[in-house]
Parts: sequence; structure tokens; C-alpha cells
Amino acid sequence: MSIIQVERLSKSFSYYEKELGFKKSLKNLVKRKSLIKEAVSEISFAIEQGEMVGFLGPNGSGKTTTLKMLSGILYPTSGQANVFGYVPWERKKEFKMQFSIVMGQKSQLWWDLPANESLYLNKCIYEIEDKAYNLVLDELTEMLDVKDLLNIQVRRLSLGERMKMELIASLIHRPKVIFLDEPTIGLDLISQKRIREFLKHYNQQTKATVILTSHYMADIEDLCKRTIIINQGKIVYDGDLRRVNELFHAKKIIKLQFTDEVPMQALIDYGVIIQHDGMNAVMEIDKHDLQRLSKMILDRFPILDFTIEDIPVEQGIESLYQKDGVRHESLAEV
Ligand SMILES: Nc1ncnc2c1ncn2[C@@H]1O[C@H](COP(=O)(O)OP(=O)(O)OP(=O)(O)O)[C@@H](O)[C@H]1O
Repeated sequence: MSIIQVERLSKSFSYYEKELGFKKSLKNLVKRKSLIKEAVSEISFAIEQGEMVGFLGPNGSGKTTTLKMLSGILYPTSGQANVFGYVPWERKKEFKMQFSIVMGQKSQLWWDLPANESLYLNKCIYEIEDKAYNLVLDELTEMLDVKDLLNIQVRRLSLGERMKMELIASLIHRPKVIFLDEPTIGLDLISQKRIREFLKHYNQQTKATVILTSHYMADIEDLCKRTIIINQGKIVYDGDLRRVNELFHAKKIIKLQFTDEVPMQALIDYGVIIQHDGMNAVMEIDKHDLQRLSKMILDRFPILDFTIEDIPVEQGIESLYQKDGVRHESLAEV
């Protein structure tokens, strides 16, 4: 049975429009215009134990709202969810003891205290025995290379160092399910990579189930076999990230460098020209005709260099953001 099951889960927020200006503010006191925002709309998916699933979507698409519902922080408007046998928003103690949510934008550590103190607080909250606590703390600080920083006030740590402490605070009770909401936000490339390596290792070691949201494609590509893409509160793709482009673009990119100038006109018959400056060209060509067209180009033009690349995954995702309806990983559906 799946460890996370989500069935037609929806969340709408109702709020009031606040108009600018003194007069309008006074008027708002008497008569307010109420608005409804459908943040998440009837999403369904199931996740198996040990899976690391990427949760992608543009700003405001409903990722955090979904994770908040699955953590029990928010009640849904309708629909159902089951996380390792518990309904999250019933907030049973046994549930809280076995999951964790990390929000890159929010800190759970006390800023004026050393991380050690916040970690100890979590030890007490989660009722972890001394021996087990010391063992896990030792292991996690070693893996993230922050042993020497445990006694330093959190406010004095760099963003990357703080993020590592946040992760330790969230994992100290060895949760079965982890929701990571932008855990690498604002970090430099090396710190991002370090956190990714850690998460990969942690997942392999503990078989924890992870849902990860990130605006950094590298996080998702590196860690998650499966990606759920959400747009305007609806799931628009559920499958392998690398296959997004196959669903929407039966195309390849070829990059050409010439020894002599080649006019744009001469290239038009071979594909869509994306860039051209005479000595270089980038073109999108039909994947099914790749061999024939490549040969023709090589025979006809004075080529210095020729490379074939896949369409960047971001481009496929952009196409998805413009479409409606669920797509599962299957070319047959296209
Ligand atoms: N408390 C609230 N009241 C009203 N609207 C809300 C509330 N919380 C979220 N929303 C709206 O719901 C939508 C989804 O928000 P959510 O935070 O889930 O998006 P997200 O995908 O996590 O975005 P981002 O990538 O920018 O973090 C947004 O349009 C947001 O403005």
C-alpha cells in the first residue's frame, strides 16, 4: 500500500479585497468585497515508501499549500489524504512523531541560541532517548560537516550552515516522511550540491519518503526519479522529469559552427532557426528526421563543429504550465 495517498484534495482561501486610500478604507469597514482563491484543486496522487518525489510548479501554483495540508498545518476544503495511515489534519501525536517539514523560508531554530539548544528541545519534544539522540546527532553533524558549529548562536551562522542545522533539527527523530519546501533556497551552488548529496544519502540509508519542492531544477533532476508538476492548483504532469520533453517536443537542438559565413536563408529548409549570426546557428529540428537532416547539413555547409542536444527540460515544463489536464508518463497519451 502507498505510504501517501491523496484523493481529490482541494483548498480554497477566502479573503477580502483591501482598497487603497482613506475613503475606500472607511468604506471597506462597512462593505467588504470577499474573494475566493482556489489554491489547490482536486489533486490526486499516491507515493510509495522510500520514493523521493519532486514537486514542481510556478510561483503560487499550490505547492506549499499542498505540503501544509499533508503536514496537518492546514485543513483542506475537500478531498482526502492519508499519510502512513493517518489523516494529517487530525494531528495525532503518533503522526507528528513520524514526519517532518522543512521550509527553506522559515526557521524552526532559536536565533539567539546555539543550534545545540534547539536540537535538544526537539529531543525532548520527540522523546528521544539520550543514546539514540547522541548517535543520530553525531551522524548527521558528521554527514553535513557542522560538528564545530553546534555551539554557535544560530544568528551568527551563514545561510548554508543554518540550513544544514534546520535539516538536522527536522531529521533528529528519524521521520518516516519528510516534506522539504525549498530546502536549498538562496544557497550557493556548492552548498546546494552538499545538501543534495546529504538528502540522497539519507534517503538511501533510512528509506524515508520525501516530497521535495524546489525552484532549482538541479535539485529535482538530481534527487527525484518522479516529478509531479502542478499549475494553477492542478496536477499537469506526473512521471519522469526527463520525459517531459518527449511528451511535448519531438525535437532536438542542433548547434552549428561554420568555417565560412552561411546565410540564414540557406538553413530555413532544415528546421526552426533559434539563433543565427552567420558563423554560428542554433536550430530546432524534428527528432524523427534527425539522421537524414544532419547528414544533409554536414554535406552542404562548411561545418567546423556540430552538436546535438536535447531540448532543455525547462522548455518542456514551460509548455506544461500552459496546458491543462493530468499527464502521466506515457508517450501513448500524446
Ligand atoms: N492564507 C492565504 N490566503 C489567501 N490566499 C492564499 C493564502 N495562502 C496561499 N494563498 C494563495 O494560494 C496560491 C497558492 O499558494 P502557495 O503558497 O501554495 O504556492 P506555491 O506553489 O508554494 O508558490 P511559491 O513557489 O511562490 O512558493 C497563491 O495564489 C497564494 O496567493
